[in-house]
Amino acid sequence: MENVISVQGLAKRFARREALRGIDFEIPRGSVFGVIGPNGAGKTTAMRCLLDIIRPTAGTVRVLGADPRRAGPEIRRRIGYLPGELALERRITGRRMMDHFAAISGPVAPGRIEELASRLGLELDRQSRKLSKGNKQKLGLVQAFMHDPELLILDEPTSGLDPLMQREFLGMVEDARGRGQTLFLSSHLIGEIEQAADRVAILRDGFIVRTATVQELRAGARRRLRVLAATDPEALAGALEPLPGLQLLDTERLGDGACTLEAKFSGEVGALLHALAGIQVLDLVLEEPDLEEAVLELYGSPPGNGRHRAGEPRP
Ligand SMILES: Nc1ncnc2c1ncn2[C@@H]1O[C@H](COP(=O)(O)OP(=O)(O)OP(=O)(O)O)[C@@H](O)[C@H]1O
Repeated sequence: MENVISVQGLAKRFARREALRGIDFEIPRGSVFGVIGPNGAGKTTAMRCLLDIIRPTAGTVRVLGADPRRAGPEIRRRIGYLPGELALERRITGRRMMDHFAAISGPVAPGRIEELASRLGLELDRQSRKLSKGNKQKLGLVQAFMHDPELLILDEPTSGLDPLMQREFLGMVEDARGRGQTLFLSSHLIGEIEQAADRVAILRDGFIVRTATVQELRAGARRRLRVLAATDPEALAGALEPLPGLQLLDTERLGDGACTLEAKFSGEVGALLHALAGIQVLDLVLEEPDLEEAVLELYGSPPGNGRHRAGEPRP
């Protein structure tokens, strides 16, 4: 499938700070790609390099088949961009501002601005200085989506939106994907984009530590396990402890020959059931994986598919 974005070895150094240390990723046409990372990880820097707002120190970047440094302004019409902080002229209304953006990035279909504004519950006739943080964000979203661009690059799109509007935004992403548009989103929290993104890159300190589908992240995430069994704690722990991905937390002997066991488990469910085959299990709870926790653990892990080479010091 054609890649709308293709990035190899992208590095960006600001005076004393290496914001990106050589990252690789590809975004196929019609897909939704999310980049997750803590403050300062390099998300905004990566997006700005794609848009030629800043120039990479090293690496190759292709956006819509072109090198952004040479593409010229016409490529910007094919892209919708929501910056982390939208610079708004304070005294003019949202409607005038959208007309101004439409003149730059248009054409915009008649009624499209109003349709998006009403979907997000945004008043277009208020001066931007009177808008709340969430409403400014909505204005930014309208200007990014209004010309139905082939590619949407959205820096923390759900920031400042209440849960209802976050859901509305996810609907807009779904509609855009349905029309074959490609989306590149960033967030601090996997929970904000896990429903929207096909694939997610986890960025930490300028490196991609992992790229995976949300399902893959979920499959590798630790889940809390509780077992109630008609046996003694030693027998139950002895059956489960050798399981790959099992971390024993606690066992408790109950009266009448039963016991409970608590553990964290990130292994295969089939292997768990197999290990329990010889045990008289009275009850078993395997909770939904905590994706947020899995991502937080990855923030602390060494780079997985960055440009790190054996023998080089880790950041
Ligand atoms: N213009 C700049 N000059 C100097 N340093 C910069 C500049 N822009 C970004 N940085 C630094 O590069 C690093 C990456 O910043 P970036 O804004 O890309 O991170 P981010 O992942 O988007 O963070 P956040 O979630 O806080 O927005 C940070 O340490 C930041 O201070």
